[in-house]
Amino acid sequence: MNTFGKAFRITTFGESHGKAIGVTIDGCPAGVQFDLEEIQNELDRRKPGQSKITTQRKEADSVDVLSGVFEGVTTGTPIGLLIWNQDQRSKDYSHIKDVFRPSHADYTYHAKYGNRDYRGGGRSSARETAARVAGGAVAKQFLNSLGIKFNAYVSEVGDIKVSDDYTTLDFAEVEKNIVRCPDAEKAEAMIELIDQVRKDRDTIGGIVSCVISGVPAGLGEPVFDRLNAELGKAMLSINACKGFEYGSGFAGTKLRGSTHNDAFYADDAGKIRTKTNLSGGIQGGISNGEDIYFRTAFKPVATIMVDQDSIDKDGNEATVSGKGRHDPCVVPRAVPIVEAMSALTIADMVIRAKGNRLDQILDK
Ligand SMILES: Cc1cc2nc3c(=O)[nH]c(=O)nc-3n(C[C@H](O)[C@H](O)[C@H](O)COP(=O)(O)O)c2cc1C
Ligand SMILES: C=C(O[C@@H]1CC(C(=O)O)=C[C@@H](OP(=O)(O)O)[C@H]1O)C(=O)O
Repeated sequence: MNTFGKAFRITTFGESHGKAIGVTIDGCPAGVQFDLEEIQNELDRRKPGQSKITTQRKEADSVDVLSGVFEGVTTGTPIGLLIWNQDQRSKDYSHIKDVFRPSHADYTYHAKYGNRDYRGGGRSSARETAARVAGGAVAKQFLNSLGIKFNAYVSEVGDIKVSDDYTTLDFAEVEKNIVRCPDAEKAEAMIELIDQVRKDRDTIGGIVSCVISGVPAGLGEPVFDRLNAELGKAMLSINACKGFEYGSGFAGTKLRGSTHNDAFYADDAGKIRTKTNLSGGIQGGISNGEDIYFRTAFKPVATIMVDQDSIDKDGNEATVSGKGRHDPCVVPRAVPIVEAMSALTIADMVIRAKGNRLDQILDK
């Protein structure tokens, strides 16, 4: 399937070296303010060629609105957004036409379909995530009007990490450095490390953390479509994402219930709150009104510029080395993608809970 979401749905199309990529958004309520500049801003945060620590493919990722918007607001009909590919360099991939890059999607795509658009990884390229970011930017505009905010940031690259306590971090710092880390000193060290790894013709992994604030209590289902499960699927659907944990996550297994439980209290306005938030804002698959926070692990990029053992499609031994322009580390560009997939997940859950009439959603 090329579709994500049940009630607020996106369908993406296009290949990395094809003519264009794009997204159709179905289920967005009518009457949502549509700020094209803000959508472009999100795409600019993701686009390739943005700094010395990303792939050097130069794409403007300038977005065309094809449908679903009139006089600055959504009309409730499918929203079509299109981005033309402009800087494909397909000759960088001629040598892997019949050979599989270790740990990219080449072999598995071939095993499933029996053919593949090997140019730039085709449909398996993270270029597709531009379409998700465009769709996610619309979801964000809808959710911002409900007071829901998304803050993703790079929390680890290699062994360099920021504080685990996100309340001590300054999210305003994130867009001030090219790695998108809220700690300016750690950001410097991360940039230096990624640059060194790049010079070594190698790649490195990292972690993107995310905080979603302003989510009302009551989103999510008690079984299967638990909000945590929907978020997990959204994150694990991003290229190169290897892990997802929310709230106390794996570290929580080391605690006893007596320290892990989030005690309840009523705040001055009578709202039910918890004193701690090891649950990460979700209990029993349903949001409890506290911040939702989670971490996503990204592997080192598969295409490295050194010889590696491989096999060709006929089973013969082969040697393969990457060519062309690749990310030495995906996390700086994964930040807006994590936010986009979060926004799409929450938008879907809001509409599933409250219907898609904006006046009714705002009243409830
Ligand atoms: C923002 C972003 C940029 C990426 N850039 C590259 C890249 O330049 N070269 C590459 O080989 N993989 C890159 N990847 C990862 C591949 O797309 C991914 O490894 C591939 O689709 C195989 O999927 P898997 O790693 O999830 O198994 C990138 C991923 C993301 C999220
Ligand atoms: C083009 C983008 O990133 C690409 C993601 C990618 C991959 O294998 O995922 C491989 C590279 O493709 P190409 O060789 O065509 O430059 C990256 O540049 C993008 O994110 O827009």
